[in-house]
Amino acid sequence: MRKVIGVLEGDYIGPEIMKEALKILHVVEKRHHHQFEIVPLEASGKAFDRYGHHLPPATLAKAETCDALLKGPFGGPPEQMNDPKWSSVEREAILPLREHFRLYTNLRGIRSFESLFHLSPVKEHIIRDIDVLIVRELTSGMYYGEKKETVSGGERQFSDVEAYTESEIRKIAVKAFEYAKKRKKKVTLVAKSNVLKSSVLWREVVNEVAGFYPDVENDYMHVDNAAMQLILNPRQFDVLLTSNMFGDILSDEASVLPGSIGLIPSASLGDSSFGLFEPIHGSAPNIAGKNIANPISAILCVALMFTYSFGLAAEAAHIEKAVTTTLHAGYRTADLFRSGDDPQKLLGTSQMGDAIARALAEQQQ
Ligand SMILES: NC(=O)C1=CN([C@@H]2O[C@H](COP(=O)(O)OP(=O)(O)OC[C@H]3O[C@@H](n4cnc5c(N)ncnc54)[C@H](O)[C@@H]3O)[C@@H](O)[C@H]2O)C=CC1
Ligand SMILES: CC(C)CC(=O)C(=O)O
Ligand SMILES: [Mg+2]
Repeated sequence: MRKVIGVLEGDYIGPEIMKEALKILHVVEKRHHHQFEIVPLEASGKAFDRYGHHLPPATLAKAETCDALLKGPFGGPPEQMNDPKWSSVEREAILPLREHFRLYTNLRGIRSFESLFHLSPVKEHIIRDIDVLIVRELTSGMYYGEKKETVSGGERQFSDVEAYTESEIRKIAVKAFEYAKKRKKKVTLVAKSNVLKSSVLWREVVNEVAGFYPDVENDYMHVDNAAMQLILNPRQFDVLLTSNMFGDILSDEASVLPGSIGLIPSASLGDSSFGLFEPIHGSAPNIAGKNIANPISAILCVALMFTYSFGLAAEAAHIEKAVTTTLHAGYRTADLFRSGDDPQKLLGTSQMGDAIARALAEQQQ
């Protein structure tokens, strides 16, 4: 198979983890005789330094020629919110990129790894065998809603509007029910319909859509309760359907169940096979440049790209198995390392990439 893959390496730990994702991509390419053409795409911090623009038009034009995009996290240290290089990268690069390609479905799967049960802050009997798929609406809601800055009585008021249309909700609800149909057949809509009008619309439209899926259980939970239930009893969930912001928040929360946010990839999809694949976490400036970031989130993005954009299920399964085998053998990056673990098996970012590449190469054909 021949595919063109646009790579946006991202900021801070972005280049470090993306290098490992490409390492794994090339192992698969060689082993299965595929041809993956890599197109580097300039965006975010480095593009701002060079062009004064976080997402130059030339980057979007090149991205349009690709079959899929692999993206590292964009953004700077949260405390540098007044530096023009970092103050608007999310609004000028991440959100427009998702919107440009109409990637309204964001999939964030949370599964636990048996060899990491002990490092979750949540007890093993609670996290054993969790398999939650967060289906997050990605191109509307408060992140894209009207923003206003007004002054009244000498006091500033800033606002962000949470607005959804019926068709936006219907499209993502259909996706959630379709995924649930192939899984444990349960969709839990998470919203706040006891307070928010937009959530009332979510409930009404999701109930309509559910009528077309009699075999799928249609459940509802207020978001505050869902945040608690995710920790108390995550196994009750199959597909969690959420608005843009609630899915963003709940997925970071859910990442503590398997043990680290550095393990979780995501797929952003529209109505075609084109997709954007990026870790759920940010650019982690606090650990950048030290070769200690966990590259597994980025490596598993390659597996998601194979599954959702290229239809290469076997290749995806090989990558997932190589990650599991490597963790099972005791290898750890710093975020997964606890006292009592074998210090000989504490690996840097690139060494973890090497270990997974080795496990992949050693798998029986
Ligand atoms: N899709 C994207 O490009 C996203 C970008 N961001 C941006 O990233 C920047 C930093 O955001 P933060 O709020 O600090 O969140 P963050 O996700 O970058 O970091 C949160 C914590 O998780 C740790 N962490 C994250 N990824 C890790 C990995 N692979 N291995 C080990 N530890 C890891 C960090 O060290 C930190 O302690 C901000 O500018 C934010 O806007 C945040 C989320 C998504
Ligand atoms: C940085 C934001 C635009 C979104 C975010 O945190 C995410 O998609 O995980
Ligand atoms: Mg987030």
